[in-house]
Amino acid sequence: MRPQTVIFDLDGTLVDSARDLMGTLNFILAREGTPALPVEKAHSLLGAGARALLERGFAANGQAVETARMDRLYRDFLDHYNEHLADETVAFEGVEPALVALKARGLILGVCTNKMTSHSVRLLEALKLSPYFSAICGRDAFAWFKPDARHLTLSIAAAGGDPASAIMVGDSKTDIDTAISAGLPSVCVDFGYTDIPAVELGATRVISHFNALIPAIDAINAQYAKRVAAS
Ligand SMILES: O=C(O)COP(=O)(O)O
Ligand SMILES: [Mg+2]
Repeated sequence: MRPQTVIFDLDGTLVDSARDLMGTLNFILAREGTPALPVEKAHSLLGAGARALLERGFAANGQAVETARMDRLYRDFLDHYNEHLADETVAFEGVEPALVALKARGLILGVCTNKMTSHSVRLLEALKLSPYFSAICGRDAFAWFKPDARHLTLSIAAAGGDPASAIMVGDSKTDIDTAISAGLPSVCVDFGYTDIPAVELGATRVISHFNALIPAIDAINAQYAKRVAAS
């Protein structure tokens, strides 16, 4: 039996990246003569990747952007963000000790994010967290991305894990819907980027700090073991 795999979302789960993402959004908005948005807006704008962030950013200012212009703005967004992705972004409190403890238990860890893979790798390298992960799979890693379950199942496979016992850890409806459609249990952090309260997303467990992650995983394993035993 392969070791259990834990797959993490990135923005709003492992890292507090709202300032740098909103900073790049505001750089593009300002350049296009559109008002800036406060960083608090990140909760309703993030979670579906950079293109959705841009579209939602313009929509929040009552503007629809036609496809060709959006294609250009999206490229500019990615270029600008590439230079600023670790300016103010930090790991949430307790992330590294939790990763150390999970690795000490022999678990396989991976990342499944709607951020671009290159940005995700560079950010995790800048924060010195990349060595913990066997795979870092962004929106462009496969032909499908969250909430499509295949983004998650292919990330588990890329990490060398077994989907039968894997767990997803995320912060948004996108993550929990992905886990549900992959038939996997999930842990939702309640400090990420979502307008919908974490407890309403349908996750198996909700945590408010990374020091609660291992107890949550233990509880999920006990619950699932009971299910298996009862069937
Ligand atoms: O930043 C986003 O919009 C998505 O990124 P996430 O999938 O890591 O949350
Ligand atoms: Mg997220």
